[in-house]
Amino acid sequence: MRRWAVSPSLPPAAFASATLGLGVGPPQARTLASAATPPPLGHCSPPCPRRPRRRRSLCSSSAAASAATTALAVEEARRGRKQLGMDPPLYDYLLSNVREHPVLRDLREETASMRGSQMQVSPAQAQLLAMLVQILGAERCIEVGVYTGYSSLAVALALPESGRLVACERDERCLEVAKRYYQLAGVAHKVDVKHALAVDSLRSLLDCGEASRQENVRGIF
Ligand SMILES: C[S@@+](CC[C@H](N)C(=O)[O-])C[C@H]1O[C@@H](n2cnc3c(N)ncnc32)[C@H](O)[C@@H]1O
Repeated sequence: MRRWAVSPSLPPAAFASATLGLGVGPPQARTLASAATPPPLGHCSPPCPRRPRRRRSLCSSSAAASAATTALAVEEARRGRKQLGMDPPLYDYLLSNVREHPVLRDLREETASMRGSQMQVSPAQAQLLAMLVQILGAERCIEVGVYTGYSSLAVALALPESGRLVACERDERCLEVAKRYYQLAGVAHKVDVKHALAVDSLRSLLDCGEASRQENVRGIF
C-alpha cells in the first residue's frame, strides 16, 4: 500500500483529509490531498501535446528479458520455491536454516521437476510437523494425501522405532516415489502405505478397530 507523508503539524481534520482522502477539513487540506493524488489516467493538466505513436517491436533486450524470466521460473520450479511465494534471498535463508535430512533434500529436488510439485509442503512446514510429532510423543499418525512423500517422510523420521504412520494416497505413481524414499531413509518399516481413496482407507481402519486401540492416533495431517 502506498503511504503518504503528512506533516504532523497539520490540524486533525486536515490530517484525516490528507491521509484518508476524506472530503472534510479546511480548504488547504483538500488542496494537499488533491496535490498528492495523481490525475486520472489519460487526463493531463495542462493537456500534453500529442506525441507521435511509436511502433512496438520485439527488440533484443525484451527477448533477453523474456529468456531471463523463463530461466528464473525453471530455476524456481527446480528448487521448489513457487509453492512458497518467497523471493530468492528469503528462500535461500530458509533453506540454509531449516534442518532437512539429506534424503528429504534429495526427494525435494526430485519432486521439483514433477507435475504438481507446488503441492509439496515446504521444508519449514515439514520441520514443524516433525516437531509436533516429537512434542506430542505421537506413536501413530495418519496422512491423507501423500503426494511424493515429503511430509510423511519427515514425520516417519521423527516417529520412534515403534511408531507407525498410515499414509493414504490415491495416485500410484506418486506412491512409487514416496516408497523409494522411505526405503532410502530406512523408515519403510514405520509407514503403512494405503493406495486407495482416503475415505475407504480410513473406513477400513475403523472397521479394524483403530478407534479402540490403546495408542491413539495423535497426528492426522
Ligand atoms: C497437497 S498434496 C499432499 C502433499 C504432501 N503432503 C507433501 O508433503 O508432498 C495432496 C495429495 O492428496 C492426494 N489426494 C487427493 N484426494 C485424495 C483422496 N480422496 N484420497 C487419497 N488421496 C488423495 C492427491 O493425489 C495429492 O497427491
